Formats: sequence, structure tokens, C-alpha cells
Amino acid sequence: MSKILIVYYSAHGHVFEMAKAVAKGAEGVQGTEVRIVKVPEFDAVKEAMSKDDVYIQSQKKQADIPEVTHEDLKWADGILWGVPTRYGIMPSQMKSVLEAAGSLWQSGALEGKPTGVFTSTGSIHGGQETTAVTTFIALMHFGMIYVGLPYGENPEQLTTEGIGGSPYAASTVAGPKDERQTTEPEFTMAGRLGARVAKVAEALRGLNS
Ligand SMILES: Cc1cc2nc3c(=O)[nH]c(=O)nc-3n(C[C@H](O)[C@H](O)[C@H](O)COP(=O)(O)O)c2cc1C
Repeated sequence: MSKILIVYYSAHGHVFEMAKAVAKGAEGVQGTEVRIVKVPEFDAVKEAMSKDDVYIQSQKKQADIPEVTHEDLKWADGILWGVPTRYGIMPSQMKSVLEAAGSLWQSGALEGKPTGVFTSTGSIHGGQETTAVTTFIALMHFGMIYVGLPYGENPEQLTTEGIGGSPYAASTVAGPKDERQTTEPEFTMAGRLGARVAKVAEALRGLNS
């Protein structure tokens, strides 16, 4: 049985919804156990967002999700990261988690584990691909095995429409005011990414044990 961890950060809820779709995909792979955890929020951001109703409602919906621990990261056979873009790269909240995991980097605790990224941007050209590709760099330092979203399984990507999904990551477009709802093809691709990481984790279990 493979254990899949989904670690995400979400201010306005899009990445949280994507995390649930990723989880559903992973759970569809027989014998997979899935755990969803969130990245801790910064006090400064809580303060800055204290009058933002959408943020407040979204955080309430996420209240029962536990915060990620090093034990979670060690427990997992495969890890998916939910990374909304901030200026084309990962948010500081997520980077803080990765930096605080320096001891896991040193001990090689995440080496050989399959990994994948799902992301969200405000606009279609605001960092869909750069966020995934730059997150990949950090994950390579941990020695993880990056799993993408191939065209063969995800024909929805072959489009000129403004939807998420690329060979590098599952994704959604939140809209400039976070007003857009994630679409079914975006959730479907997110689910396929979860399933793919779960399958790779199962296949690699012998190698990593
Ligand atoms: C400080 C900050 C920087 C952002 N930078 C970008 C950006 O570079 N490009 C972009 O398309 N969206 C940008 N956004 C929009 C977020 O990516 C968007 O709100 C997020 O993907 C929505 O996901 P969520 O609902 O899970 O929070 C930024 C938002 C904030 C708060």
C-alpha cells in the first residue's frame, strides 16, 4: 500500500479545491492511503487579509486540515505540492516549509519519492508554467522524482482556451480577482496527476524500501 501526502497552501480556496481533486485521483488507485495537510499561514498575511471576506471564509473551510509536519513528509511514499503563484514562483509560506525541512534534505529522507505539483495563477500568463518549473528545482534538491502531466493522458491541454494544465503541473486559473471557478477539465487533470504519483509511488516502493 502506498501513502500519498498532499501539501498545499491556499489563500482563497482554489488550490484547496484542487488538492481535494488530486486526493480523489490518488485514492482511486487501489491500496493508496491519502493524507492532506496545509502549509502554515504567516501572521502578517492573516493581518493583511483580515478584511477580506473570501479569504476568511476560505480559511474557515480549511480549519480542520492539519498543518504539515516533518513526520508527514517522512511518512509519505509520494508527495504532491499545491503551490499558488506569487510573482511567478512559489509563495514564501511554502518556501518556509521547504527551508525548515533542511534536516530532511541533509538526511536524504525524501530521496527517491515521486512528487508532483499543482498550481493556480490569477491570469493565464501570470506564472502557470514558471511556478511549476521553479518549484521543481527545490524538489530536485531533495532528490525527489518529478512526475508531470503527459499530453497522452491529458488531451485537454491541447487547446487555445485559457484553462490550466501543462506538461509540468496540474493547474487552474483563479482570475484577476480570484473570481473564476475551477473547471471540470482542470479538476480532471488534477485527479490524473494524483493518480499518476500514486501509481509511481507504488511502483517505486521496492526501490525505496
Ligand atoms: C502577493 C501575490 C502575488 C501574486 N502574484 C501573481 C502572479 O505573479 N501571477 C498571477 O497570475 N497571479 C498572482 N497572484 C494571484 C494568485 O496566484 C491567486 O490569487 C491564486 O492562485 C489563487 O489561489 P487560491 O485561491 O488557492 O489562493 C498573486 C497573489 C498575491 C496575493
